[in-house]
Amino acid sequence: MIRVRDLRVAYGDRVVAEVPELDVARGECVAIVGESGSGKSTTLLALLGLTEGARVTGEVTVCGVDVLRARPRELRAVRGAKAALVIQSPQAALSPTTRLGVLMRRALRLHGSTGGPGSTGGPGSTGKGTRGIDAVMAQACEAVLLDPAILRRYPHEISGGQAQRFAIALAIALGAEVILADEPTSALDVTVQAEVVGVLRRLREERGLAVLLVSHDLALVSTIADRVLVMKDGAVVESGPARQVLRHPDHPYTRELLEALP
Ligand SMILES: Nc1ncnc2c1ncn2[C@@H]1O[C@H](COP(=O)(O)OP(=O)(O)OP(=O)(O)O)[C@@H](O)[C@H]1O
Repeated sequence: MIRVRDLRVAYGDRVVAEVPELDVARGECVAIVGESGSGKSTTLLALLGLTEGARVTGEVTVCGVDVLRARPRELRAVRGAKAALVIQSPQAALSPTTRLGVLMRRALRLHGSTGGPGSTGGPGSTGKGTRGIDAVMAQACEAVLLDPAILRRYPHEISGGQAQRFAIALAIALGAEVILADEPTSALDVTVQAEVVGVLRRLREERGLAVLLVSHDLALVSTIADRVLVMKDGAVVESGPARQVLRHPDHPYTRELLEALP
């Protein structure tokens, strides 16, 4: 689902992220950890071609698309529909005067799933018209353990945890195969964090979603990641199976991060 080789992202003369190798298969969760400014988010954004103004070299393939050489049209098909970005506080990105259901319906239409006459039969389309779309939206909510009644609410009427699960539901409705999550639970309290992580874990097991998670929270990472990449000052200092990296870290920086855990 994700294959990265020799990725290098630079702003001017400064290299801010260098990742020799990163693979995420179907149903797998890989986490990138490291302190603030280590290049985690830059790496994630580069996978969607979203590092504006940066010089990006190497090979990046996401859902079969060669991201660094793709045409804008191909890139648009990957962003949002095939690979969904889940960010720290999605509420800020939601239009405050638009109900969640309207927002989801618009996203489905934008990505070619009108469900009605002339439908292009894109992801999420059932070919059953409006009722088909309604069913897709309701199922997506249920997949993230949200009551579909939430679709009638406005963004300010839902909690941070619900907003995060709604962002994931949106990805599911669009038929996403890959979830790129950037600190998805940092703005949430501990119990709600566990809910969101539980949803991600279930989706990757049941639907085979590939999850790339960026987090500074090693405790959280240990509950979901199969493999871990540790970044420091833009470079990968250690990588391997989560168990090994978190229990028997090789690099002093990883040990430091682990010792800083409460
Ligand atoms: N548009 C940009 N122009 C110049 N430098 C940038 C730009 N975006 C990021 N950087 C720099 O790249 C470095 C890595 O930033 P990045 O956001 O990837 O780190 P991070 O590990 O995700 O940290 P955080 O957890 O705080 O988001 C930082 O030093 C940052 O200042």
